[in-house]
Amino acid sequence: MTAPQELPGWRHVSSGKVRELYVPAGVDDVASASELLLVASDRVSAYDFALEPPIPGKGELLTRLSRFWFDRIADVPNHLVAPDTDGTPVPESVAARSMHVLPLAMFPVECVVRGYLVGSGWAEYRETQSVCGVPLPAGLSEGDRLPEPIYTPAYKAPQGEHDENISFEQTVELVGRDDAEALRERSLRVYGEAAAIALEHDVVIADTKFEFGRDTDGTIRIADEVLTSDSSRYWDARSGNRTDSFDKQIVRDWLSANWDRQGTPPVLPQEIVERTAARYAELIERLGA
Ligand SMILES: Nc1ncnc(-c2cnn(Cc3cccc(F)c3)c2)c1Cl
Repeated sequence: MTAPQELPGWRHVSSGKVRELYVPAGVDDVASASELLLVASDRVSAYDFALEPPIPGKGELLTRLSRFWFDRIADVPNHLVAPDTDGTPVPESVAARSMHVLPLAMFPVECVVRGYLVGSGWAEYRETQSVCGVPLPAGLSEGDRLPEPIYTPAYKAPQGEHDENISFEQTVELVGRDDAEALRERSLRVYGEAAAIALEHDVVIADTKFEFGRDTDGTIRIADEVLTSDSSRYWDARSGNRTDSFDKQIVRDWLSANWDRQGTPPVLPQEIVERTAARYAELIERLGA
């Protein structure tokens, strides 16, 4: 992977698979920063690999998705720095694909909400007729909408490791009962509101993963990326293959036909890159984001 971009006024401190985290130059680390910059790259990841080449425009389109949802989640404060705040200027070169945010004391909980039975949830349901310990009615099929969205938190593993599903009671042990209930209530409410808005545009948000943190005043804020197609499963309700990923299915289908899952994935052909970029643009256009 290429070295993270140097940004005037900022110092790179952390890389995700497809994102970079910066603190103002001269600041030691996230804990002592008064502002952060989250920069979304154009990289796309699949099967835990950052694929090559990048998808032109992906970083900007996913940043627009987060901003679109932050604007519509009025009843939960978020981590965005107000635009008029004077802080470290955001370099023009990354402004459209970055978020200027408040540093929060992040909860070590991945707040996963599932509205549909798919992926690891479907496999577990077939064995136990439950998902992450939440009992479900019999007779559900893969891709079915659940009677009610369920909260299935995970313990936030160190960078690069897989998160570990935990019960709600285990989140109580991690963060205390009041905060555990606050995270669950906000996660279910925000998912419910966003999933309903998306459905009005024939877009299904099958599941999502929120992160929350507490600011210096003690306010719980929704943080990180929110309801992007990297942190959520987005489906096209108008598509015949309903549970296909809105934006990643083209890449997944090409990889399964051209890669045996041994070693690193092959470079994506230009036609796949172009079709995928068009799907990201279509998702934004469909939602009106
Ligand atoms: N508002 C916040 N306050 C404190 N910490 C974070 C925070 C830390 N890590 N991550 C995830 C991540 C890792 C690598 C690159 C990325 F762009 C993002 C988010 C945030 Cl968003």
